[in-house]
Amino acid sequence: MAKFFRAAIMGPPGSGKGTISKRIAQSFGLQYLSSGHFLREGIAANTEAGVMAKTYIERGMLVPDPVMTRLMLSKLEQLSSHSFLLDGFPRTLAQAQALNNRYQLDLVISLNIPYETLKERLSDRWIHPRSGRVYNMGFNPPQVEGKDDVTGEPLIQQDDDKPEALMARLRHYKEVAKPVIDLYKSLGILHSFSGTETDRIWPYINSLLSNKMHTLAQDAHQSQTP
Ligand SMILES: Nc1ncnc2c1ncn2[C@@H]1O[C@H](COP(=O)(O)OP(=O)(O)OP(=O)(O)O)[C@@H](O)[C@H]1O
Ligand SMILES: O=c1ccn([C@@H]2O[C@H](COP(=O)(O)OP(=O)(O)O)[C@@H](O)[C@H]2O)c(=O)[nH]1
Repeated sequence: MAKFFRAAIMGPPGSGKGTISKRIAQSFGLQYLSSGHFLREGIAANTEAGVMAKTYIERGMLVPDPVMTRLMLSKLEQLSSHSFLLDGFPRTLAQAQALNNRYQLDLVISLNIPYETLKERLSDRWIHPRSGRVYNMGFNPPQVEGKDDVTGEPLIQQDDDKPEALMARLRHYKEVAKPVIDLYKSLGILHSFSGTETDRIWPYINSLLSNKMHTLAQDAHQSQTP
C-alpha cells in the first residue's frame, strides 16, 4: 500500500510557516492544512466551530483543545489517502497527543527566527483577510500597494502583528510549544532550522523533504515487492 507523507510546521508568529508551507505544497504536492485558515473560514460561514472560535480569537486566546482537535481531525479524515502538511496545529501538547492517536507524523519542521527579524517582518505584514494571502512590503509586495493581487480588494494589517503585542505572543508561543517540541524530539522526527531569511533556509528544507519522500517511496516499493 502507498504510504502517505505526513508533516507539520511549527514556529513563532512571523517565522515564515505560511511562506515555507506554500513552497512545500507547490514543490512536493502535499495538501496544506492551516488551522487559522479553517477557523477564519468557519467564522465567515457561521459554523458552530466558527462561532465558538471567534469568541476566543477576539480575546487573543487559543481556541479550546477539544474544538480544535475535532475540527482538524475531521479535515484530516477527508484526506485519509493524501500526503499533508499541517500549519498551526497541533499547537498544544493535548492537541499533539490527540493527533498522534490517529495519525503518526513522519516529520516536524521547527523554525527558530531571531526576535528582531520577527518584529520587522510582522510590522510589514499585510493580509487579504478573505483568502489569507500574505504580503510583505519588502519581501513579497503586492503588485499595487495596499491591494490584493487576485481580487484587487484592500489589504489589512492585523492588530496583533504590531510590535507592542508581539512580545506577549512570542512568550505565549514558547510556553505552549515547548512540550510539543519535546514530544516530537523524543519521537525523533523534529528538524529545527534557524536563520533570518526563508530563502536561505528553504534549500535545506527542500533537500530534507526530497530525501524523506524518496526513502518513503523506496520503503513502500520494497514492501510491495514479493
Ligand atoms: N491549533 C490551535 N489551537 C488553538 N487555537 C488556534 C489554533 N490554531 C489557530 N488558533 C487560533 O486562531 C488564531 C489565528 O491563527 P493563525 O495560525 O492564523 O495565526 P496566529 O497564530 O495569529 O499567528 P501566525 O500565523 O502569525 O503564526 C490564533 O491566534 C488562535 O487564537
Ligand atoms: O524570509 C522571509 C519570510 C517571510 N517574510 C514575510 O514575513 C511575514 C511573516 O511570514 P509568514 O506569514 O509566512 O509567517 P507565519 O506567521 O505563517 O509563521 C510575511 O509578511 C512574509 O511575507 C519575509 O519578509 N521574509
